[in-house]
Amino acid sequence: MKFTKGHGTGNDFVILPDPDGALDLTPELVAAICDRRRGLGGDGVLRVVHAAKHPDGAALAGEAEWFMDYWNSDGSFAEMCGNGARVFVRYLLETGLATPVADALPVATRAGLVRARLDGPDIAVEMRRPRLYAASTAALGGLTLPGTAVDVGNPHLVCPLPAGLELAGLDLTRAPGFDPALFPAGVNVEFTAPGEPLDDVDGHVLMRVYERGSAETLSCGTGACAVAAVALRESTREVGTIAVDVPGGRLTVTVTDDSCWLSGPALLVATGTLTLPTP
Ligand SMILES: N[C@@H](CCC[C@H](N)C(=O)O)C(=O)O
Repeated sequence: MKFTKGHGTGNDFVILPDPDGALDLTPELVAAICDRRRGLGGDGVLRVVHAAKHPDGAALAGEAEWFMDYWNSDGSFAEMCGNGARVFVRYLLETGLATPVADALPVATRAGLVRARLDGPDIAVEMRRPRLYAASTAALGGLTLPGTAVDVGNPHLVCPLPAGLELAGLDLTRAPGFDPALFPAGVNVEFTAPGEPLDDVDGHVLMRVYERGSAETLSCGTGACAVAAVALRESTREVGTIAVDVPGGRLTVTVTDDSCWLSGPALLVATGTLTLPTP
């Protein structure tokens, strides 16, 4: 089977073209492909399938030709992946499966339709406006850190670090604890600290993330959107642009009255033939 490897600010994906939805993709197979020693390695898998040919995409087939079938590296599904969507669109454009359009390119996802456009050398996707809906806490290394629950299509818990704690000092080799009653399907946990003031944006935040289903990653696009929405609320703004620095680079998030644009680099780095590993 042909594959392409790509990443957005270090959040890396194995892209599997499967236009007719013929591939029997199982959680075990996804986990084997994403294994960094025995497989190709990746934070997740992006299957490229005609929306009409996938049960989760069919309802949007009239609006988008392609469905992003996103899987986490442990073989679980997620509703949405912001960096994945940007890399998915890069793949569609570079392979000629879609052409750059003046208007935004629609892509079907489990969280509904997203729209993408070129942003200079980068790719930007428009997703739903993050919804801040509860106060909660994350448990990490004996600490209980207050945070805000945010829905970006998938669940997030954004925890600004108190003074005296440094992002670099956090041990994210283990999953942070969270309230399973508030997050029955698990949650992505972002830890943040203020960044230096920057020109041309309304705020600058540093972030590390522990992703549901993929452990610590170098970047999380939906996580950056959640972090930006919390940063805007803390500065008593409803809308604005926030630069979010992740270990893998910089994402720029613009929250508007009714949506959220996520922009940053999205690159394809390899293509090849995958001998499907036996789990
Ligand atoms: N890295 C992604 C988010 C992937 C899904 C997440 N792990 C979940 O289970 O919700 C992004 O860029 O948004």
